[in-house]
Amino acid sequence: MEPATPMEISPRVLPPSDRWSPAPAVPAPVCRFENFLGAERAAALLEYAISRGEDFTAGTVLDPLTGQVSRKGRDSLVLPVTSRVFSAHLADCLPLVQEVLGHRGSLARSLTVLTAHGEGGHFGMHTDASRVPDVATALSAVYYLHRTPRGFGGGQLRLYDTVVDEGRARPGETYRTIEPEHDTIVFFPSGAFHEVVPSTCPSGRFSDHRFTLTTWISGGEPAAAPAARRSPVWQWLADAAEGTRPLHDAEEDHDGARPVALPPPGPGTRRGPSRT
Ligand SMILES: O=C(O)CCC(=O)C(=O)O
Ligand SMILES: [Fe+2]
Repeated sequence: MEPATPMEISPRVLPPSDRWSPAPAVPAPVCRFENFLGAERAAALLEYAISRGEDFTAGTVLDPLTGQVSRKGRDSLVLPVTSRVFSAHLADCLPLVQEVLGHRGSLARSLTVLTAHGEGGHFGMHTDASRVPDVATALSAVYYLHRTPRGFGGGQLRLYDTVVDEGRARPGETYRTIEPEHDTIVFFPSGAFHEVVPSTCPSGRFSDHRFTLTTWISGGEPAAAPAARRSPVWQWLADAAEGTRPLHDAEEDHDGARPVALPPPGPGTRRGPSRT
């Protein structure tokens, strides 16, 4: 059969306009790994989280304007932790993650908490500006853990798009959904607006909660990644997140997490496909 000749769509059907809306909704860059720690380590970490059930406390949020710490918009349990092995594994993955996310600049330190979400657990739309010295250059990483079969419902992570409208960036209403699957991790810019939708936990047992090891990774100094070196998407995210930056420097993390230095990438460092 002869291929059809393309027909011009008449301007009577599709008239030109001088008022096109040039406001794209730009997805936040994200990098996801499956089997991040491997079955044995993931199972051990899950058992550890469950065994510390009594030590979790209610997670908090920080009001950027007043500096007030509260539980507004959040129902999560948190437990600050550190792990040299987890940090070293993160550090080995960062060169590849930075390539995928289009992140430039050095990353030097991280803060980590274990979290648990049960019946009604949620975390309203926010950026992670209160966790890092410079939200424009920091990365957030969320590693998920749960029992099999999964004892909770819901609890998806929504990563909101950024709308660029008349030269201004703002969080959009559209989003990508990340399923909190056991032994997976997602990395995304800390300035990206995100939300944990409500979870259910029919058994009510702590062991059936949705667990995470959540880490915020930042550069040594805000000046380490000057704005001029940022990719446009990172710049738009930074602009949209500006109003969420705390006005006052906090002495300590509002959930009690402590910064630790990231080790330099080791021999296990992952990189993208080589361009030879
Ligand atoms: O648990 C998640 O999926 C995300 C958690 C989060 O956004 C946070 O702790 O800041
Ligand atoms: Fe967050």
